[in-house]
Amino acid sequence: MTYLNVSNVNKSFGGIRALTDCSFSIRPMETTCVVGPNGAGKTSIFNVITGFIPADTGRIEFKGRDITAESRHDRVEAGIARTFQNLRLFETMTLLDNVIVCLGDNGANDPLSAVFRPFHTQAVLRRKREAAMMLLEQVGLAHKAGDQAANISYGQKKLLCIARVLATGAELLLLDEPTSGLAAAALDNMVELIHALKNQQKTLLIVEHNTKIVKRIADEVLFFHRGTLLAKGKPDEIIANEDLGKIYFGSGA
Ligand SMILES: Nc1ncnc2c1ncn2[C@@H]1O[C@H](COP(=O)(O)OP(=O)(O)OP(=O)(O)O)[C@@H](O)[C@H]1O
Repeated sequence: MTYLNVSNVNKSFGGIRALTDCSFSIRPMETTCVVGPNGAGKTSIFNVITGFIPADTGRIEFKGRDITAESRHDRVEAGIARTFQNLRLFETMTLLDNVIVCLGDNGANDPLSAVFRPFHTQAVLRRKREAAMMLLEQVGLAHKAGDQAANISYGQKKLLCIARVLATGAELLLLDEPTSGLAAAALDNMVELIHALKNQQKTLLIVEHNTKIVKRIADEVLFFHRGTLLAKGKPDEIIANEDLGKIYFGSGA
């Protein structure tokens, strides 16, 4: 059984073809990087896999289950979660609360439960706080748990996004440009975290622009251009390919 299988996906926005007949599969517990120039379709393929936009045609299967028509919520329940290029944090909430809202519900937020089963509700909330703290520790942000998200650095915000995606319990994580905009130290920190996630048997699909980072993290690379999957292979092969290099770095069509 294929882990994630994308078959013949097409997506247009009016006259713009964002994805043309895209087919690929990814293996479990590997890190697959999605690369390609601006407008290649990288975010669109993330959106289609996670249910943020419907494909016009084609099929997405996750662990043998056809999820093509499933809601975003059902896909998260199935084990697929994502981060966004523009982060989408709750800026006025604490880091802890940003993570807690991504944890499963267990009925603790139900007002009837709170009235009729207050001890149960308190116990669930305590467990959620503990779980969220563990995730913040994992990404190196436990010391900031009570700070407002608006008041942490950009690099820390990117780490918080990872804690939030982990809070969903998903096994397949789609990270949209986790290293972009990071200074050297924060970038190394993120690469270490990505390696740690792989060691925890997470499967990672990552949009990454920096070819040096791709070499450090990827088991496999998908190269997109103008909505088409142009090449798939090991990072060294893809990065050393002169034709792809010309497309990527601008001297080719
Ligand atoms: N919601 C939308 N409405 C209209 N066009 C869109 C929409 N989303 C994407 N597109 C178009 O589809 C194409 C692929 O866009 P996409 O964002 O997937 O590319 P990308 O590879 O992620 O680019 P970048 O590296 O710049 O983020 C582009 O031409 C883009 O303008």
